Amino acid sequence: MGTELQSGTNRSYAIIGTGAIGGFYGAKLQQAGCEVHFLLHRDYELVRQRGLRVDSVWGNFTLDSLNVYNDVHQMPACDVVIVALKTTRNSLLTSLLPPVLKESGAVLMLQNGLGNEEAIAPIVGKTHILGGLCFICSNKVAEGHIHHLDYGTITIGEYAPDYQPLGITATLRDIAGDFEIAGIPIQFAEDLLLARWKKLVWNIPYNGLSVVLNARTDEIMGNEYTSLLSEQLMREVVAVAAAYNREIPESFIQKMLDHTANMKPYITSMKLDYDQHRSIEVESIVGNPLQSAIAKNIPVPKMAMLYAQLNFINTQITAKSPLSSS
Ligand SMILES: NC(=O)C1=CN([C@@H]2O[C@H](COP(=O)(O)OP(=O)(O)OC[C@H]3O[C@@H](n4cnc5c(N)ncnc54)[C@H](OP(=O)(O)O)[C@@H]3O)[C@@H](O)[C@H]2O)C=CC1
Ligand SMILES: CC(C)(CO)C(=O)C(=O)O
Repeated sequence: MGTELQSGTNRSYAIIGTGAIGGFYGAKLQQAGCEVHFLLHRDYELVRQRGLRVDSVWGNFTLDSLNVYNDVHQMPACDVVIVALKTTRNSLLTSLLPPVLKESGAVLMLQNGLGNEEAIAPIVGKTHILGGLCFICSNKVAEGHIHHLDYGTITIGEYAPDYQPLGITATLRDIAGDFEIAGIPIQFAEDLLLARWKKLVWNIPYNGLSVVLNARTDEIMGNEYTSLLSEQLMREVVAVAAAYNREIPESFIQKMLDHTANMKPYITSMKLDYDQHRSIEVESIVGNPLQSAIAKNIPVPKMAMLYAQLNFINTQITAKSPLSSS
């Protein structure tokens, strides 16, 4: 592992991907007094002039004065780099990460799916790599405007090669401390891979089916066939996780089904991308788990069919709107 992270509470943060997740958590960190540097994309000019607006169930606020950039080479190297791009953009990280990351720094991947940490390991060398699972409903509703609708907890774990569990490390505690000062609830994952598989128990059925069925979560759960399909997909995910020695109890499936049946009607982040003709996170959320199943000869017919359908849809989005993945 790399050298120790900057001590104390004066760590600097770079946000790569100032959208629903990066914009919200980055703004909360800045509001709490952390030094934060935001990489913007299409709304760089607007945010530079008017600031970043956050409408949140935790309280609305606008950051009028913030460090914004549209080029990583203008950004200072930071102690912690938060990656909150859609995973469809992760190929950009080869060029985006090195300029903004201190040698003794850490990268926190706030993204859904599987394999995101492993993919950046060759880029960041011995730097600490952390994964974060966001349990939040947040949308970027307009340029420079984030709407945080519900929840907000992040589960964080540290990555080691082959996803060996590392327990709760000093780096995790340091970064969690900053988030907690910012009012962001943090849970520790002693085993990042287990945490990722548990999140996929929800994301594979609901993100995937929301696009294929063109439906909200309440609509999926309100139909006996599609609620059963969700459960069957969850069972497949649990079976693949078990093949990697990650045990997810049977009770977890029922908990996720009950939770979803009882939650407010929700449009998943994949469905929002689909509705806006942006490429969808099919590889990280369904493709990589499917490859994991194939590697261990675990039969996952429902997941394979879901992947084929999403891959088809994604290919069509990209063909009709070539800028969807720029
Ligand atoms: N939103 C949610 O509630 C949840 C999201 N997640 C996960 O979090 C991750 C991030 O999702 P989310 O925040 O919703 O996504 P968003 O699309 O809201 O944010 C992604 C941001 O990345 C920016 N971006 C795109 N390309 C570039 C580039 N070349 N350089 C710099 N910035 C760029 C986009 O800017 P622009 O718009 O200008 O292109 C956008 O602001 C995903 O993996 C998602 O699955 C997990 C749980 C919940
Ligand atoms: C589970 C959820 C809703 C975040 O809490 C999500 O990951 C998503 O919409 O992609």
